[in-house]
Amino acid sequence: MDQRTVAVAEGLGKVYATGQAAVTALAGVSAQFRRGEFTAVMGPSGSGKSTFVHCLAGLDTPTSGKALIGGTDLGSLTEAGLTRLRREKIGFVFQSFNLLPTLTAWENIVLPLSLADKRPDRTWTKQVIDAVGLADRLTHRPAELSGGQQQRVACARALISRPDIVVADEPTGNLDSRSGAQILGLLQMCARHWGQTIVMVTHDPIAAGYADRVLFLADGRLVDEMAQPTPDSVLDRMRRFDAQAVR
Ligand SMILES: Nc1ncnc2c1ncn2[C@@H]1O[C@H](COP(=O)(O)OP(=O)(O)OP(=O)(O)O)[C@@H](O)[C@H]1O
Repeated sequence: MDQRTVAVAEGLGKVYATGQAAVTALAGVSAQFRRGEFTAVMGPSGSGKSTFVHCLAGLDTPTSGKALIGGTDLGSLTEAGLTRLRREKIGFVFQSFNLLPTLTAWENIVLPLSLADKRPDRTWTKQVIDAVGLADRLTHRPAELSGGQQQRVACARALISRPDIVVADEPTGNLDSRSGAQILGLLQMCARHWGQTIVMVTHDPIAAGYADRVLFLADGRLVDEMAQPTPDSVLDRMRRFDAQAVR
C-alpha cells in the first residue's frame, strides 16, 4: 500500500436480502484513496454510489470485501471501536445537512470533539471557521441559517477533527448553484491546501469537475475512472453510458 493511501476499498460487496428477492447493491468494488485527493463518485441512480461510500466509511456493513481507514480494517472493530473511528477519522457531509437543531452553529461544529471529550485546538478551529466564512454566525441555530450556511457548518464539523477522510454524499443536492459552488470550492481548497482526502457522491458533472478524479459506478461495479475531470469530459462520459444502456 502506497504511504499516501488513507482509505482502501477491497472488493466491497453488499447484498440486501429483502423478503423474497436479494438486491445486489454493490458487486465487488476496489479503490484506493490518497492523502489530499478529491474523488467524485458518479453513476446512474441505483448504481450503488451511496452504498459504496457508506460501506467505505463504516456507516453500513459490507456483505463481502473490506474497507480500511488509516490501515484499520473496519470489520475487525467492535461497535464501540467503529463509532470511535467514525468520530475521529472520518468526517461526514450529507445532502440534508444533518445538524442538531437545538445546538448553535459553534456547538454543531465542535460536536465531534465534545463527544470525544477533546478540547478544540484554537488555531485549527479558527482556520476552519474562517475557511467556511461563518465567524459571524456561530451563535445561530440551524433554523436561523440558509441552506448554504447550514452546509458550511456541516463541512466545518466534518473537518474539525482533521479526519483521514471526508465523505460527502451529494453535498450540493439541496443547494442553489451559488451556494453549491461555495461548498465545492471549499472542499477543493481543503484537498489542495490542507491535504484533506475527500470522497464525494454527486450526480452533477459541474460538481465532479472540482474533483481530481471520478470513479464511475454502474450496477454496483466500478466501470471507469477519469483523472482531471472537467464538466464537459464528465458529461461526455455519462452520455456514452446512457448510449450503452439503451443499446
Ligand atoms: N436498505 C436497502 N434495502 C434494500 N435495497 C437497498 C437498500 N438500500 C439500497 N438498496 C438498493 O441498492 C441499490 C443501490 O442503492 P444506492 O442508494 O447505493 O444507489 P445510488 O447510486 O446511491 O442511487 P441514487 O443516485 O438514486 O441515490 C439500489 O438498487 C437500491 O434500491
